Amino acid sequence: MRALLPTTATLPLFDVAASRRIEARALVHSPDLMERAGLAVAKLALATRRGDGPVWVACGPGNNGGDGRVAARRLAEAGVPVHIGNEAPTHPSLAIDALLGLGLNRAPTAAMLATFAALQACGAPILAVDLPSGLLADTGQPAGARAVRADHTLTLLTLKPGLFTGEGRTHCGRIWFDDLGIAPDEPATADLLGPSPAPARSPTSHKGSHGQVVVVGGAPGMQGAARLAARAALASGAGRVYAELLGVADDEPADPGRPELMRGRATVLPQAVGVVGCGAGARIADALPHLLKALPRLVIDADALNAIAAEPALHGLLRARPVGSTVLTPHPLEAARLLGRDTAALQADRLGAARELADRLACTVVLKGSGSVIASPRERPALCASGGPALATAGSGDVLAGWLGGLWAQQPDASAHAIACAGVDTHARAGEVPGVLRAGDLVERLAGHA
Ligand SMILES: NC(=O)C1=CN([C@@H]2O[C@H](COP(=O)(O)OP(=O)(O)OC[C@H]3O[C@@H](n4cnc5c(N)ncnc54)[C@H](O)[C@@H]3O)[C@@H](O)[C@H]2O)[C@@H](O)CC1
Repeated sequence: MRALLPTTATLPLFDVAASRRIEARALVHSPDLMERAGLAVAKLALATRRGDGPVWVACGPGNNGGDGRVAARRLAEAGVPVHIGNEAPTHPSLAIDALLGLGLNRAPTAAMLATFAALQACGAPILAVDLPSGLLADTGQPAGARAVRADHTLTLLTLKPGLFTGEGRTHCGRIWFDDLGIAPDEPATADLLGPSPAPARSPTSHKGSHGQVVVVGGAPGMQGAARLAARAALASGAGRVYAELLGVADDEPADPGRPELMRGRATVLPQAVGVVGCGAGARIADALPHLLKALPRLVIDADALNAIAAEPALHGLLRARPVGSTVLTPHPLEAARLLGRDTAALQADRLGAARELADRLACTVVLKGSGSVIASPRERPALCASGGPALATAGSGDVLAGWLGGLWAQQPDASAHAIACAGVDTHARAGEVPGVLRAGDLVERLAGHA
């Protein structure tokens, strides 16, 4: 058993169907899985209980409840007072949520919701078995009005996507993992990203070795977005970074605070990676047909995504681009517009929505938000569990777009999917700070990672 985050390597995720297949095969030669599960829960309970009061174990009707009962027995054997039932004992030292796990298949009943509320109000830390009750393992969304908000979640046998995206992170608390001694024997449903190395720099390299980026955006009043993207591309180590600023006279500097940045035009930089849309306003719609046809690698963000959502003719141009040459970086509202649905419906299945959008537009899609999803046609999707609320700040998306463009400029042979996986995770880790982070400071933190 181990605490999972921050990840130190890429890890496999398995959805409910895959977890059930792995479990069924494992049970043939290891029929004692529930004993192992209950023992792991009891051990973590001993480490996380607060005080000497009884451990309350709330058990549901299926095997999740079975794990809870085994844990209760093990705790009692260790001399710990234990209370099994749907109502809290007096002054519990820990509450174990063993109500619903992988078998959750409908909105919780009123009685179940009442037990959730009692768990939440009992005053003890909550340890969820496998996943917080009421949370769907595939999507990270509550199946009904509420799901348990745990302080710790010990997930068993496999890691499930819903722990890491959507509402998963808010409900799981600290995530622990015990594989019960079983190695997964089928391909993962998705990858949970680990850290990525910075692009290699040869001792004999020069600025021409590290590629070019052109940021197209910065309409009147919105130059900051394009400048943040350009600064992030520069911080990544890109050799030359140009800004095509739609709202700034040609003889003005690209960024008075960053003299390394140059003015430039995408039309005369045919080898540059285009980072398109940051603060671009509506005018980007006119430039997009040319950019989509001319630039070999594109990261498309913000207003350019909205322009594509509004103009179906641009979808055809996107689909006509070579495989692996385009990254879209929508936040949920932008992705919802691109798919023609509302944000709540999109958030209900982030992994599914990102895959659908990637297939529809033949692009790599980075669906931003808690547990960013990276999906590409014919690639296994990835989830990013790094990052935190400090990234919920104006400009952090512009920084991501520029950072991806800068990484790609230095690694022209890398696929859009590989660049997105590497860049999203590094950007998220750089944003792991307590409190508030300004996007400009995020760029400086990223420069430390490059
Ligand atoms: N079988 C084994 O040996 C192992 C089982 N494991 C545990 O088993 C769990 C899966 O067990 P199950 O498949 O029995 O599923 P669960 O125990 O998660 O739930 C299934 C039961 O809950 C009911 N239910 C579903 N949704 C409900 C709702 N909204 N309100 C009220 N009742 C609801 C179902 O009718 C069924 O009776 C895993 O999450 C894990 O905790 C793991 O420990 C691995 C080993």
